[in-house]
Amino acid sequence: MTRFSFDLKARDGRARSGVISTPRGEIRTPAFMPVGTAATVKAMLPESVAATGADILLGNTYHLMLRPTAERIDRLGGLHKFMNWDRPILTDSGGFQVMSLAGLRKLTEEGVTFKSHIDGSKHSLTPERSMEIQRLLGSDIVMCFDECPALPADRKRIEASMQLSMRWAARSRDAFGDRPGHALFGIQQGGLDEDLRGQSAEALRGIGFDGYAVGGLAVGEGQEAMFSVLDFAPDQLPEDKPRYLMGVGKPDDIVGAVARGIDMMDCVLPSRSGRTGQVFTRRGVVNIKNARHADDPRPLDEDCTCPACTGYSRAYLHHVFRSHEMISGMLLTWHNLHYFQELMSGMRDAISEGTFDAWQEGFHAQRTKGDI
Ligand SMILES: CCCSCc1cc(N)cc2c(=O)[nH]c(N)nc12
Ligand SMILES: [Zn+2]
Repeated sequence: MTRFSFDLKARDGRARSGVISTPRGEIRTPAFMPVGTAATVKAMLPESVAATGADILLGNTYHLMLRPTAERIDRLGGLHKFMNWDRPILTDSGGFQVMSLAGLRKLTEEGVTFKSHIDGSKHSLTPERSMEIQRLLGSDIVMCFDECPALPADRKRIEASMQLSMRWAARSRDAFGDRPGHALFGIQQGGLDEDLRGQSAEALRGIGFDGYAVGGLAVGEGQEAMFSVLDFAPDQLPEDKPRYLMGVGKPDDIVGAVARGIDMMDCVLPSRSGRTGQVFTRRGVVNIKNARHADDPRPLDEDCTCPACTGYSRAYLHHVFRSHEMISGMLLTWHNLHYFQELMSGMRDAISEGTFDAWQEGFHAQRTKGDI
């Protein structure tokens, strides 16, 4: 059986490109991971997600434990079979979603108790239960159970939260056990503080993981503050393991993160924006609901090869969006995911050829600040 491994193939400055090998296939890095929260990337068939170039997608412990439950998915053959996706799946550990979605939350050393946002039923999550759920789902890359403090928060709160997350990381590691072919990623915390993040990185190194996530960002701090953390945080993590920045982001966030040494990212933005009519292109953002598109026969992007751009006009996409037709979300989501994967592919090639600086200049030069 293929074990989990990371082959770092090229560097250009701090940017890196490589390949993560798993029993379910390879993941080309830098990689963007579409989010399939409730066992579906919304408005997309799995084969369509694969056609955009995605090597891996994400699932959510929090959502799937509530509905249809991890035990039911396990009885039905696991998440890959359940959602008809046979490539790698990474699952988040649930704590972040509890704090952002659930009601009546109680946080203790043991874990969190909460009421479901779906039906108000009471549940609990601990590092041990999160590992069990992710095992039942059949996740290829499992995330440690952590606590992500809401910003702004004072240093003492961030320090205490980070230290709790490190104790939970050790419990996650113990509960995960030895599962060849499956990976466990640690999650660095520590807010915007270089010293706290250094302490977190050292604690995670001491425990030992197959990959390391930069957590605690993309929680409202803004791009400048996020980049200031990425100016030091990735290099605090082991160089020979994948570095995953959680919850990021807009195209320019992604490019800036790759330039600072990040290998993997995820975000709901391309799929969520596809449903709200916000279209990302190499020249900037198109808000398809704007009346000026009503008679425009051009595609969203003449240079794009996705089904939305090769088969339809802006006028049509404007019409079906305004008419709340389902095809609108399907086509715009497909285009956005295709564009995000084109970005990643362009960066992988540029890093491999040693032309990443020029690629970045071209990326920024093409974009306008306003709607196009
Ligand atoms: C499917 C969603 C994955 S990313 C969710 C997420 C997003 C952001 N921004 C931060 C964190 C974090 O610090 N910890 C954890 N477990 N998850 C986070
Ligand atoms: Zn397109």
